Amino acid sequence: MFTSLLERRDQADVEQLSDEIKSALADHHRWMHKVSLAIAARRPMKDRSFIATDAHQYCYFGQWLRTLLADERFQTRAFEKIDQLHKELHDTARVLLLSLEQTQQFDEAQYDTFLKIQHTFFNCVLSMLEFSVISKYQFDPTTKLLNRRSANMLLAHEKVRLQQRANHASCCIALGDIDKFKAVNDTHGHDLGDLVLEHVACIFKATIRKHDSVARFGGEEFLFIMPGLDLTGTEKVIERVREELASTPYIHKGQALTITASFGVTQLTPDDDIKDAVKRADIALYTAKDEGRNRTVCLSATEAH
Ligand SMILES: Nc1nc2c(ncn2[C@@H]2O[C@H](COP(=O)(O)OP(=O)(O)OP(=O)(O)O)[C@@H](O)[C@H]2O)c(=O)[nH]1
Repeated sequence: MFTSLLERRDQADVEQLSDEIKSALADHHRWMHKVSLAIAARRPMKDRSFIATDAHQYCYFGQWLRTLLADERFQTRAFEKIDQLHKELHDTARVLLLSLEQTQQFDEAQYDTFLKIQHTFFNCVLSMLEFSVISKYQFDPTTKLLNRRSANMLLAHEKVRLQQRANHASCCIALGDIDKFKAVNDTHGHDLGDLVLEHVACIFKATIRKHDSVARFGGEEFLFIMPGLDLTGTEKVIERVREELASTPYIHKGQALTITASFGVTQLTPDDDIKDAVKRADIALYTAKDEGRNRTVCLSATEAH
């Protein structure tokens, strides 16, 4: 049900998500415990919030889920399904508890439905937990961008899409590398170097289009994946990224540090070995470095052959 954050190609702050899921689930287990005891003992619930029409909104899990769903990064079908199951679970519990209270009758079929919903709900929350744990390993901790492994997965995914759509699809990639980054580290220290990496990542992410992705591919190297764009279109976007970086200095102790980067652009073709496409982008990047840095060089798949 949950695949990964890669689908949205966005860095989500999932660091706390697993802990939050565990405490919300523990709270729901306590709720389940009380409901089960009341049913087994055939006695009315003292806490009337259990049988309120909107009981699902009163419980801790429901309140937590509502906060989560207010964040658009989590407005996916999978999270909405949990919301729906959670409501069904409370609604079924309410019917059971009310029927016990009013008629002292135990409805076995209704109880069976309740247990089934509880089972599905629990499994979905477990998937959400698994998703949150996996998601932690998709991002680079310094820049919060997708990491190299995620970038390779995305490339493989784009290649399959290209193969499926035959003539109508295109996808380009670009490798970007910060210019003279060693000098930044040597002059200002490694910690400042890390802050510059964050600054660069932030500008890259803010400047690309919604459907593009950028990953930290290596030390001071970044990979852009631009589905639906040809070489000329990609060059335009990357030039915008390059100019934005060059014109947005990093401010350190009141001093403006101008950071630039060089870029190599190429297409990803359906027949490409992904490593070959990245290598082509790397060749273009090193041409950009040779030609004086702070520039973009394109190398098409046909030119490279
Ligand atoms: N602060 C910091 N530095 C890093 C990190 N990863 C790689 N580097 C540094 O990035 C620098 C890369 O230097 P070089 O490969 O010589 O390239 P450059 O100085 O950027 O020069 P050009 O690429 O030729 O413009 C090295 O000093 C690495 O130590 C990191 O995570 N944090």
